[in-house]
Amino acid sequence: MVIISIAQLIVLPRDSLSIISFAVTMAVLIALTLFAVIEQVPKYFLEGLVTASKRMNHSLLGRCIFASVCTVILATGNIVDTIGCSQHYHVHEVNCTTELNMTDECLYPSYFSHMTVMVLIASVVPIQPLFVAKVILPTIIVLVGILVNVTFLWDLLVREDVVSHRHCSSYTPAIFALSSTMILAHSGLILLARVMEVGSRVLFLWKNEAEEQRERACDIRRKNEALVHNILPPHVAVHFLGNKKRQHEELYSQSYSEIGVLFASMPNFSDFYSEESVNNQGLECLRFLNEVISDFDALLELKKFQDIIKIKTIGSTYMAASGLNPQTVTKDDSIKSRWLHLSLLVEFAFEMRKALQSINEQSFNHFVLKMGVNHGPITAGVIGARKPHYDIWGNTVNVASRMESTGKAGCIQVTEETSEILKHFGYQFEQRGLVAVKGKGQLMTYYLVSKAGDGHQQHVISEPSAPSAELANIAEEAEPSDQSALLSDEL
Ligand SMILES: Nc1ncnc2c1ncn2[C@@H]1O[C@H](COP(=O)(O)OP(=O)(O)OP(=O)(O)O)[C@@H](O)[C@H]1O
Repeated sequence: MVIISIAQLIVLPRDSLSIISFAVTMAVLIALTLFAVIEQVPKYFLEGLVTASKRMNHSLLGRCIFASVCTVILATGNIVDTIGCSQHYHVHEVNCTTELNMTDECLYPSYFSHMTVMVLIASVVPIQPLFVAKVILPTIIVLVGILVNVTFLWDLLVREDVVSHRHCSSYTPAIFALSSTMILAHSGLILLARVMEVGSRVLFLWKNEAEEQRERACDIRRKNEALVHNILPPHVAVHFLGNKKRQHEELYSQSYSEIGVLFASMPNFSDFYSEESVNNQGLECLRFLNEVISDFDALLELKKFQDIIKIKTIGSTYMAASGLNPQTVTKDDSIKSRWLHLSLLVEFAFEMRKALQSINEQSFNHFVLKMGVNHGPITAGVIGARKPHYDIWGNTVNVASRMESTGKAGCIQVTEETSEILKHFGYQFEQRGLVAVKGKGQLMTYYLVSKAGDGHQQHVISEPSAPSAELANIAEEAEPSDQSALLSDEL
């Protein structure tokens, strides 16, 4: 706009038509440019204008119309200036000796053809308009330019020829030279527009493909993260996903001093499981077990059980632990806050029993849970490069497992130390007696009976107990060392 303004000031006659044409063209172009950029500074403009600007900038047709209107305004301004300029020249005889009369206005009529070429460039360069618009509009501009030259500027161009080629040697008349310039510029620019359009289409396709690939990669990453979060506890998953410098074979392990461990099994499930055609070669039994375990898993989704972590299932045995999340370690040293997670683990055990009870009611089964809980130090770690598995090890885990295996169907068996801690939370126990635990000798154990102050007392032992045949099975399943303890207890 600045260049056009300077050129107009130097070349054009300063009459009212030129000034009005210049002012109107400039005002409209400035208004259109402003309209196009309103979207970038929305707070200074009316909402309707901002919306219209957005709509235009984001639609191909809108951008095409915008660029075409700008081109038409520039071309029209140029034609008006050309006609206005031609009015200032009074035809008189010109020959090789004609001197340039500086009082004449419109001394450089070829300027308008050069200006037409500038308008052509302006109409072709923007990437946005459609190729068709880039061809049709410039063609019309060139045809009109040639027509105006022939109709209004013929004499003026002849005079310019004579004045600039004083010796009258052979030369190409300006009218032809300028028309050829316009046609050649037009052809070259159309070729350039075509190349640019093909380039921008290829770029667009590449951009789309890159975007699709990026989305696919994000999707795969999201799925991988969800998988890792499903396989590993949240704090371990964060460690693996966040630690990019981690060596592939680096072992993750963590020692804990105060952890609760729960084993819960369905002792009569092995009787129920059979591979016969009536239950689709055992598939129905597995479907049932899957339903039970999924219901137990669903309990862990509850907010109050968010610090309980499922370790694994071993057959029909469900293994869980509490106090593993380092973020929930409390600074309060009281027993109640240190072992809150252990009481939640017991709450979880009760909820598991309720869940199984409700499945029993729906499926007319009589499954019961045999559970064991223990607390103490453990070591946790992730084992394996493929199918990595988070597990916990230590004496605490072994004893918790023994509490379950030597326990009674429908009961939660705990060690004496665990019962001492849980008493702080209002749980009441019934002494079971000494139980022989491999590697530990005779351990005094307790059955959890109820929780004091609970609206509905949870009488653990009064839950549906296993039939005597089941107890015999359980006794058979237990290790020899456990069997003596179990049978003496039953007697
Ligand atoms: N991380 C664990 N996951 C599952 N079960 C475990 C885990 N750690 C220990 N156990 C179980 O605890 C029980 C007691 O383990 P312990 O090391 O005392 O004896 P063991 O000699 O390994 O057992 P067994 O006599 O049954 O072979 C075992 O039955 C074992 O399966």
